[in-house]
Amino acid sequence: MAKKKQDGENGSGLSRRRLLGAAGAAGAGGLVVGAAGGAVGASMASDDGGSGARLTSLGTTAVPFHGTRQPGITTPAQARTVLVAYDLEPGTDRAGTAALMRRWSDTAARLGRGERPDADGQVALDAGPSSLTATFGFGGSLFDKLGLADRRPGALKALPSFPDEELDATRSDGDMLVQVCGDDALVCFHAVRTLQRLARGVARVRWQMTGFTRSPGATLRPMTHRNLMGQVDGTGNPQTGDADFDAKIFIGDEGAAGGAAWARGGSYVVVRRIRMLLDAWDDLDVPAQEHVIGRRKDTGAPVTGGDERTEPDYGRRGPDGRLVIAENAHIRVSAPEFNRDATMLRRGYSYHDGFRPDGTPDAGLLFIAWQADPRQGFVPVQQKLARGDALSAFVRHETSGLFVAPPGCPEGRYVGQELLEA
Ligand SMILES: C=CC1=C(C)c2cc3[nH]c(cc4nc(cc5[nH]c(cc1n2)c(C)c5CCC(=O)O)C(CCC(=O)O)=C4C)c(C)c3C=C
Ligand SMILES: [Fe+2]
Repeated sequence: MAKKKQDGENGSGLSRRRLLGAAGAAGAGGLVVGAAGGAVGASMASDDGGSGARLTSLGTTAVPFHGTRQPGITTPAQARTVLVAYDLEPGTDRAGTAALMRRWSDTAARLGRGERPDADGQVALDAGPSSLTATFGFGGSLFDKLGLADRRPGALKALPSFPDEELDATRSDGDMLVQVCGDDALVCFHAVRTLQRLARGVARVRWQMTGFTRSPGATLRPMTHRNLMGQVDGTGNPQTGDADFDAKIFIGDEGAAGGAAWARGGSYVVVRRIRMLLDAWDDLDVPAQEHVIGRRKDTGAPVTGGDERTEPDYGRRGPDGRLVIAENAHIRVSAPEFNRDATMLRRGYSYHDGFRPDGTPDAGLLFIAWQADPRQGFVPVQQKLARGDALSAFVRHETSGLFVAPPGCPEGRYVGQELLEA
C-alpha cells in the first residue's frame, strides 16, 4: 500500500516522521496516511513475485505533487538530491516553455505517485515512489528571454558579489532549476533522465549537481543530519509550526506586487556549492571546531550548555572574560536575532565529487536555502558571514544561483501556468 507523506516538518532533515513511517507507525499524529492515487504504487509494492516480501515504507512513501506549495521545500529532506539547471534553447518562446512546464508537471506528479511514464527506460521498474519530489524554479534570465520582464518579481535580482567567493559561471545561474529529491538513487536518476528527455529541443542542461544526506533508518532514533565536517546541521532552522513560518519562507502580497501576482505562495531558493576545506578542518581539534561553530560537535548543543534544543546563551562569558560563543562563531554571525530576523529554511545536501589533483576532497555542502525574499534573508546574512565568520577560513563558495519557485498547482494545471499564460 502506498503511503502519502504530507509536507511540513523542519527542513533540517529531522526525519522523525519518516522514521516513524518506516517503523510502520502510520498513526503517528496522523502524519503518515494511506494515499489516494496510490494504485500504481500499490501494485508495484505488492508485485513481490509471490515471495510475500514487501517493500518497506521507504519505497512506498509518496509525496503529493499537487497542492498550494510545490513539494521539496518543506518536505523532510530525502536521502538524495539531483539539481539540474536548464537554459532555453535559442528560439524557445513562451508557448514552448509553457508546454514544457505542463509536461514536466504532469510527469512529476505521475513519478511522485510511482507511475511510470510512457516509453520508459525501466530504470526504476522495481522501486516504489521513494518520496520522490520534483521542484521547479525560474531564473532571472528566463524573464528576459521570454519578454516577461514586467512580471519578474522584485527580489529576483542578480545576487551581489561577496568577498572571497570563487564562482564558476558555467555552474551558476540558469533559466530554470529542477530539484529532484528522493530516497533512492535509481529513482532519482530515472526522474532526472525522464524530465531531461521531455526538455529536448526546448531547453538544454546548463549544469547538474548531485547530493546526499543520511538515509532514513540509518540512525537508531530520529536525529538532525550531519554535514561532511561532522557537525549537526539544521538545528536552528525555522519550524513549519512557527507562527510566522509561511511569511518568512513563502512569497506574500508584498513580494507579489507589480506584475508578480503569479508568484504569491512561491518561494526563492539560493543554491550555492560550497566546498569544504576538509583537510584544514581536520587539523583543528574538536574544541577548536566547536569554537568555530558555537555548538558541540557530538550533540549539536550550544557550547554554553544544554542539549541540541537549548537556546544558546549569547551573553555568557567564561572565566577569562571572553564570550563563550565567540564573536565570530558561525551561529552568532548567522542567527536571525543578530540579522534583523533574516530567516531561511536551509535544506542542504552534502556532495563528494572525488579528490582534487592536490589530494584534497572535492566535497562540501550544496547549500539550498528557501526564503520569502533573499534581500532580507540570504544576502544580508552572507554579507555578514563573508566579513566575520570563523567558518569562512574552511569553506569556498564555488557556484551560485537564485531562482523563484512558483507556488504549487492543483491537478489539471502546471507549475508556472499563471506566469506563462497570463
Ligand atoms: C548565508 C547563509 C549561510 C551559509 C552560506 C552557511 C554555510 C554553512 N553553514 C554550515 C554549518 C552550520 N550552519 C549552522 C547554522 C546556521 N547557518 C546559517 C546560515 C548559513 N550557513 C544559519 C542562518 C544558521 C542558524 C543559526 C541559528 O539560528 O542558530 C550550524 C549550526 C546548526 C544549525 O543551526 O544548523 C552549522 C553546523 C556550513 C558547514 C556551511 C558551509 C559549508
Ligand atoms: Fe550555516
